[in-house]
Amino acid sequence: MKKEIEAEQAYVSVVYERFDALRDGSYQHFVDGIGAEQSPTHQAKLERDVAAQHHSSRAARLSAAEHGLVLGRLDVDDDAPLYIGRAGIYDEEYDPLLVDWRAPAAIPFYRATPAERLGVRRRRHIHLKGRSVIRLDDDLLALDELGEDEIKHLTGEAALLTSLKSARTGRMADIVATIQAEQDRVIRSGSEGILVVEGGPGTGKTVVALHRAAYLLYTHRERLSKNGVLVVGPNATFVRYIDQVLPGLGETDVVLASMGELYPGVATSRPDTEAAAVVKGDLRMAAVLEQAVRNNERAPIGGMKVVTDRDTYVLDDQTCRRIRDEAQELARRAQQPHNRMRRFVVRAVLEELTSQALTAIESVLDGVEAPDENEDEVDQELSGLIDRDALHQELRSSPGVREALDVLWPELTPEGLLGDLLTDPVLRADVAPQLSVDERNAVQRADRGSWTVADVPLLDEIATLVGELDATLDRLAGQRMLAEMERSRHTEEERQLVSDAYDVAMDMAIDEEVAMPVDAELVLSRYHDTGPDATLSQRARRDREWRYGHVIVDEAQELSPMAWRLLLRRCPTLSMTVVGDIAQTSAPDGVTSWAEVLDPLAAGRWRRARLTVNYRSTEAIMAVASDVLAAGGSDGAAPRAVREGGDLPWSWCVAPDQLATVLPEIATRELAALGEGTLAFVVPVSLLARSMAAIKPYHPGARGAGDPDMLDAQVAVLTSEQAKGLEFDAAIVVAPDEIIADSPRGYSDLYVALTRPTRRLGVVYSGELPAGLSRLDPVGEYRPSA
Ligand SMILES: Nc1ncnc2c1ncn2[C@@H]1O[C@H](COP(=O)(O)OP(=O)(O)OP(=O)(O)O)[C@@H](O)[C@H]1O
Repeated sequence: MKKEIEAEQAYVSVVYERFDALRDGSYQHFVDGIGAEQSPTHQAKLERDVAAQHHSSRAARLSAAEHGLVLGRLDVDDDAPLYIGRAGIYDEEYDPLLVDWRAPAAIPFYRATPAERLGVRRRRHIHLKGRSVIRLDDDLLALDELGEDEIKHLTGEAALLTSLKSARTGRMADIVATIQAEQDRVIRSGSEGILVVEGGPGTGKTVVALHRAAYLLYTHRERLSKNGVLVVGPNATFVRYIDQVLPGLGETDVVLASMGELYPGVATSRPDTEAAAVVKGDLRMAAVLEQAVRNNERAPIGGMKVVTDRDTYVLDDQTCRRIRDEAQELARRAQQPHNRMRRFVVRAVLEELTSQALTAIESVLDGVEAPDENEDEVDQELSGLIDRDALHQELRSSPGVREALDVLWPELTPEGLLGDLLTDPVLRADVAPQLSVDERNAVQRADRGSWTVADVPLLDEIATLVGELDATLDRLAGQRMLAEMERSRHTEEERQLVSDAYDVAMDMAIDEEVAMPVDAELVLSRYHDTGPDATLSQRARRDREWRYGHVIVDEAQELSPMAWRLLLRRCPTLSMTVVGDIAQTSAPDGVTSWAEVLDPLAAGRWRRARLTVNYRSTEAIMAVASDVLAAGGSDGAAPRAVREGGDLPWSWCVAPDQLATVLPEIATRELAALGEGTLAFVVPVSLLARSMAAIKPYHPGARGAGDPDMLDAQVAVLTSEQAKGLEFDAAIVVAPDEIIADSPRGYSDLYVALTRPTRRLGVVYSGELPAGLSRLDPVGEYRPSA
């Protein structure tokens, strides 16, 4: 083996040498690009910027691949061996030294098995430390050379098991070295339509979805690097948990966000009651919001008076109705949002008032007798008086006319309208007759101050119905933006460009009553095409109307129907990967059937794939989880664990008042048993504060879900909902009976809690153990020491 390692080392060294040369070359191109003399023409400048950008992203992608660059080697039947790596590397003659793991030629590295070996004789995993080869793991696939036992092997089993047994760091790592065949099929599945990836806990749904993003960006770079990929996770902690994976694979044209972050400019700091969240997520809210907007398109009964300095006019109810109906009909036909139609209403009202003013002037003129000698002069004066345009202008700037317009067709902001709806029960009764009184009451709040996660899809829905922000807000945003630019490091030329765009927008806003938001970075990025100041993900993140090339949704079983509508708006092409497990649904309005959610939204355009093997937990842990799944009445089975055996999961019965106080001692013992790794206490909501208070004095590094350092802590204290999607080396589930009792989907929450650990599982309870946990070992070693 020593000789083999030496031979592989020689190859790996050649690959690294070439890698260094390419990366340095790309970097140099980039430096040359930005350092080039200022070009006189815009075109040349644009080309230079694009080239510099290209070289800079290539250099960044190569740098990300440096660690563990070479993944392995394939020996095939009739050809030279093929080396697979994190990036494609060619020698000077353009012959491949290393094939990118995402290239079609790399497929057999992940899919070949002894039963279907795809021309592969041997697959070799090459383990590197720095740039040195430290170990080789071989799978011999040629059947005539293998025994029956080996034929059943998983792909790259030795490498896989080494990877699975390693202690967790608190951050998800990539799995390019050990992707399994069923996972590889999901990763490389075509980009069109919605792909639903189902699978039990620990089957790699999240990690596979992220590798799929990397694969799609590699395969469709041209298209996706313009629009980017959006990855949506259930909460900010989860997003932090996965945020290293794609940059680690060299992919940065990706926006990672939780649902609460998908409406730019709004932070979701407020909690919702369960009942409120259910109502807000209900599909009926789409019609309620639509009605709330229509409520602001008015034709007052009895018409209205418009008082100006010149005169008092009357818009009778027939005129008001005609203007409103025409505006609504036009909006429907031209698919225009509410605020866009204000200019139509402004024009119609001004036409009407101008006609009334002219009629009034003409009736005055009819009675005027001009003295003969001044006839011409007086005629001129009078014709000046009836200048239609001047009258128009005069009426437009009259406060009385503006007030009337604000009654007939006010400009709306999503925040204003939703604030009204949530704080005003009378308004709700008016626009939401389809909701029951209890449902309408459930969403009532006293103030408008802040927003909840369930408000985000509603704000977004309203934003679609009303269109851009009104001119006043734009003016403020524009001023803020200009001030910001003054402080930032933009060149004089760039500042001028944005300032010009801002002026044009303001002129249009004043002339046409059209709202025109100006985003400095957008203006500059159009100018530069790919400005170095704003990356694609920065620009996409702050643009509500950004349309992504592909959207990945994790823990998708938790999404409400209104949240689905928001996500589909972000990706009208429906190129999406949706990852979830219905057995883990805890949200009361979450998914219970994919068909029920997706058929109404994308009939015939979605398909399923299933992952069946658990890579996270040991066989012993999954046996307990399986029993609980059955006890909770689920017809599905828990996935089979790839890691055989494992420490016996234990239970410990304590007095009710000891449920929190025994935790510090358990933490000490579990950490000792782990040696290295992370520990989580998964507790019912009612015990969260008490558990943390009990543990902290003994383990000051312990952290809760709200703490940004939680993922790096050795001990975490969480609820089942907060733990969803995360994993730890050991998990202690506290008071399982309360976890079950806390929610209508309590057994799903317990299932989630039990499937978090990789190595060790314990349950602390008082009274009776709930059904499904009888397999646990009631161990004596956890008796209190005092
Ligand atoms: N092929 C693989 N090689 C190495 N590790 C893997 C492989 N597949 C999955 N894993 C590991 O298994 C663990 C579980 O993966 P992941 O979190 O993606 O599962 P999941 O299906 O999303 O789970 P959950 O439903 O509980 O959120 C992770 O640590 C992941 O890195």
